[in-house]
Amino acid sequence: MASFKTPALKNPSLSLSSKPRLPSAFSVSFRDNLRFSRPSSRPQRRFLIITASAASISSKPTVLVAEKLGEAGLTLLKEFANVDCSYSLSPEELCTKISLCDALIVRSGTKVSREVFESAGGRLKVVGRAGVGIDNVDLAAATEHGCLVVNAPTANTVAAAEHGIALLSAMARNVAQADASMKAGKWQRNKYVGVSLVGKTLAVLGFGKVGSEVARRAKGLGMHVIAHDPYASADRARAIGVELVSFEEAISTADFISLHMPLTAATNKMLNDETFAKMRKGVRIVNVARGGVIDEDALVRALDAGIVAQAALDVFTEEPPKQDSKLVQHERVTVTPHLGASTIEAQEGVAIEIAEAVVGALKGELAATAVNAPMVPAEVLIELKPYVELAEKLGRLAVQLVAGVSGVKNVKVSYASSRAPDDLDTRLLRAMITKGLIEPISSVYVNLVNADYTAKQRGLRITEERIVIDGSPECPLESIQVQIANVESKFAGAISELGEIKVEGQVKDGIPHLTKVGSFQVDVSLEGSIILCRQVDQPGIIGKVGSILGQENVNVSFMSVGRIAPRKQAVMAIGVDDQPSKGSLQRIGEVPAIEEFVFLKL
Ligand SMILES: NC(=O)c1ccc[n+]([C@@H]2O[C@H](COP(=O)([O-])OP(=O)(O)OC[C@H]3O[C@@H](n4cnc5c(N)ncnc54)[C@H](O)[C@@H]3O)[C@@H](O)[C@H]2O)c1
Ligand SMILES: O=C(O)[C@H](O)COP(=O)(O)O
Repeated sequence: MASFKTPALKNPSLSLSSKPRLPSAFSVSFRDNLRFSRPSSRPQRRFLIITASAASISSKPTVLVAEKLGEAGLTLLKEFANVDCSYSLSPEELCTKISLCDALIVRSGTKVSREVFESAGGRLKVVGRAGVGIDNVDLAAATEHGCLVVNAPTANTVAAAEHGIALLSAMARNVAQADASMKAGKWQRNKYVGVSLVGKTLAVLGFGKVGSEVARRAKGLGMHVIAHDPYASADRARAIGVELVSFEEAISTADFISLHMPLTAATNKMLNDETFAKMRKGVRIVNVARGGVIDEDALVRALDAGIVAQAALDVFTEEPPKQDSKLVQHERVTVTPHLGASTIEAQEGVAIEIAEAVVGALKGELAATAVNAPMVPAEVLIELKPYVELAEKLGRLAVQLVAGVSGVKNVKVSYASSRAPDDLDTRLLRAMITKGLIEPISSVYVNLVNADYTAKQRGLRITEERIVIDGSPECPLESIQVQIANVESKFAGAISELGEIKVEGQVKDGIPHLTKVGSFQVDVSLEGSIILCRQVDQPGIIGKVGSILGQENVNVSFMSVGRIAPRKQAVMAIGVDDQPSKGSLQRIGEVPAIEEFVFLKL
């Protein structure tokens, strides 16, 4: 029978009386029938050897490192776990191995798909993404399988920004093309005349960690830097001399565009035929974010049409891209194989950041960089479940009502409840409102673990207020109200008497409902999506809007009109199961009495 050394006792000075301080979940079971490698006369210097049958109670967790990780991180991991470094596994091999692992560490090259979680048989406790983007991890599946996902969001920021600047400069001066030409035996000085950066306008799209570092560096190169990020703070931009502008202004005035937003449903193919057509002829584009934010076929068309003079790309929709990819092969495109985070320094930093996060998570500690898995006692979760859903949806609705580039900074949440303040734990609700406010606009995944940290990092201040009402304490909450101060709204009807965006909701028969928008009472269940219309109250409007939606087979789940007084201003809330086409929304907007409308995704 094979025997295993428990590495926790690798230090020969350890004796049975000096047990290693392992966390309880992984502590060694010291049993009488264990065999030792040295005679029992010298117990103080014994190595512990356990038999294969006892190996099932082995103390150390197993961490599978599926992509190359810096040595410093591996060292940290090895102090705590058995580490299996198996690079370049096929998806099938990964699925086979995973059932023997407690943690998995990957970079962007490994798809951690639903099949991986299904194959884990419940053993996998944490997935560590050694980097920022977690678009290669199926988070929904991770959460469903109770697996925590953590990332390393800060250690590669500078490396990515430096690579962005390297691509910007190399592209402007044709470095890669000229290098290839010389290596082919040519000397083409006239062909590779470049363009200067100084005095040119650079539009940074996505003014987060990497985007702001790129902006800072581009200012140092004498560029005029503008940025578009619907959720960035204008103060932070001003502090480094960058003006926040609208998307349209950014793309139409820039000589250079550098992309730094996460890949989300909203940013997918954000640069496409329509947006290329609005750009200055001869614009140059750098992408070190994610390939998917550009429609790559449209970029080839824009290059061929001369709209885009050059592009420099580190990331691709499919990685690696096909060898005959028109984009990669294009003469005026400079490419690198996703090297943004690949500096010695960044990889060491990322390795330490992720190793600490994974070890902490295996110890059961709350991880600041956790991206999923709320940790709440089951009984609290059951009671609060519908309110949790309500909280997240109110956050989502409120943030989608914000217009402009000023950024959401101050959010006030009011809970109306008949319970004593200390008898209602609002941490989970606050976390879910934060999740609703941040997730639609960011690559950050918010849960109970990281909500406050994430809000703080983004300069988002959430204050809570308890309104004690009469009623049965059986019901934890009567209503939740979310107010966003100091912002403009894309739907004036959502602005309260105090000038803040206001939405309020209740749980009715277990289902979250939107019950107030601005000063208007409505009642629409928060399922599917919602169209809000502000109109002059008069007969026939409900019918007109209903028939526009009906003609397109869009199912209306709820419709409710709240008005100040008959024939005065009213807000109509329409719950729809399906997304109406742009054309239908336009037709709704054209109904004469309708003054404004907005479509909100839940
Ligand atoms: N090439 C690489 O190796 C490499 C290295 C690091 C990061 N990245 C990628 O760069 C991107 C940015 O990383 P980060 O660390 O700066 O993330 P971050 O979360 O700090 O910043 C992203 C910013 O994008 C903004 N944003 C969201 N939606 C937007 C929209 N529709 N338009 C404009 N801005 C929008 C967010 O508000 C946020 O400020 C991510 O996609 C990340 O995966 C790539
Ligand atoms: O999102 C990231 O952190 C970067 O894209 C880096 O990815 P990598 O770890 O595969 O280099």
